[in-house]
Amino acid sequence: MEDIVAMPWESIYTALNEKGYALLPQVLSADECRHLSGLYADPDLYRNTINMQRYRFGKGEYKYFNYPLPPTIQVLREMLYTPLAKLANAWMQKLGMDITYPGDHKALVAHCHDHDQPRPTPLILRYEAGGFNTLHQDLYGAVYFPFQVVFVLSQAGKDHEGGEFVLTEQVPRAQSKAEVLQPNQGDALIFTTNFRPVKGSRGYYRATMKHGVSEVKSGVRYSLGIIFHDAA
Ligand SMILES: O=C(O)CCC(=O)C(=O)O
Ligand SMILES: [Fe+2]
Repeated sequence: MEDIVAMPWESIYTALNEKGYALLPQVLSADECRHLSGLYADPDLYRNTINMQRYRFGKGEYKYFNYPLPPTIQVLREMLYTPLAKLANAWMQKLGMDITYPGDHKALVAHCHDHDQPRPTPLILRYEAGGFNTLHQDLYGAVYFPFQVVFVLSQAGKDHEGGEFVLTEQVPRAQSKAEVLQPNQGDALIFTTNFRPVKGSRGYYRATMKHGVSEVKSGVRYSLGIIFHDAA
């Protein structure tokens, strides 16, 4: 795993401010990605398995980890949180929202647990050919953190074709704009969970963002989602 603290956070903040997402190349090695996608088969690690078709979330399957999280995921969740909390607080301030996120992740988890959100949210997703993930937001209760991170654990063009990451942004009184991204294996894609602040003539307003995955055309695509708030 690359040193998260040493990442170019100022330019990451700029990307998040301007686009609502930032791509950090090569945070995990191919070996680390293979190890993590290999965890998919271990039934002891998960609290819940979701068949996406059953809920009409798309087509594919995902599993929510139980506590304790696998060490790599626990470390990534804690290390990515702290620099993002700084920007989260700046966003809440811009939007005039009375929310302050604590500087360390343990305190956010404690806050979630105090608000009846005790269940861990990191997950691994698996899509075969024909699989997809409909546009959605990962809000699991009143307490939410405005950023989340996804790692595509497979290599596009080799392990799978298609399966692009899709982000949409909807500003008030307009239709949605889409961005289509195809991260490489091991890249970290940071994006906003709910909305991002956009500067208007009378201060900042909220642009709602959703994400999903386009249809996987062949092969198998695994991804790891790191959501910082816990679930009800
Ligand atoms: O498979 C993906 O890239 C998207 C996963 C997802 O929706 C998430 O991590 O929240
Ligand atoms: Fe999601």
